Amino acid sequence: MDMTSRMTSHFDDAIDAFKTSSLALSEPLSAAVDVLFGALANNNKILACGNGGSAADAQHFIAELVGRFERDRLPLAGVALNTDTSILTAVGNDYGFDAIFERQVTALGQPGDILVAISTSGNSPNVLRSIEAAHDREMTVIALTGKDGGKVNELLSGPDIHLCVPHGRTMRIQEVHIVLLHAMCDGIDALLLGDTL
Ligand SMILES: O=C(CO)[C@@H](O)[C@H](O)[C@H](O)[C@H](O)COP(=O)(O)O
Ligand SMILES: [Zn+2]
Repeated sequence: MDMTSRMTSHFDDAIDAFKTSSLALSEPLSAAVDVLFGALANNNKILACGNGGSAADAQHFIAELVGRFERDRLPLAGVALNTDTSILTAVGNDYGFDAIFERQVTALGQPGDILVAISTSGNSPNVLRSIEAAHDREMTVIALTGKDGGKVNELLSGPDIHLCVPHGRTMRIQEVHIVLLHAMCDGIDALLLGDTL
């Protein structure tokens, strides 16, 4: 395959991933917007975490809540748990890397808060432990995963929402995840400000 064809195949594969995700996830994504909006309207907050590209996604999402998305509005309460290098190095060094998110959820989480847990494999131990800590804090979890959802499947229950991208490649899953996160920002703004753009 020549390089141009290889590049074109990325667009083609991404289009397929978006189409299958649209069919599988539009309904649970709408439910996720309701859960997020309900928490924020009740003065609860959103915590988000992930590793690598998903860490970037978590902080991107929280920046759009605390700052703004497309329209001016009041700041919304959220914290990305993968951004504070002092916490990450201290907790990682003293308690282990698998505890870096769990410890912060335990410190910050209150009943009614939401954890947005992002893992393309659904198997990262630090993300799995953050979900367990969220449940201990009576928080609802919105999990963004891919592939077969991994071990996240075994942890979610009750009002939790699982947005599992039906694709096998990490990069494609991440590309859909950012659409899911932007769509959530748009949905929250539509409920807050009306549905005009
Ligand atoms: O962005 C990428 C690959 O596209 C990587 O940085 C990737 O996020 C890292 O390998 C993560 O550690 C993968 O973790 P996870 O998505 O399986 O939880
Ligand atoms: Zn990536």
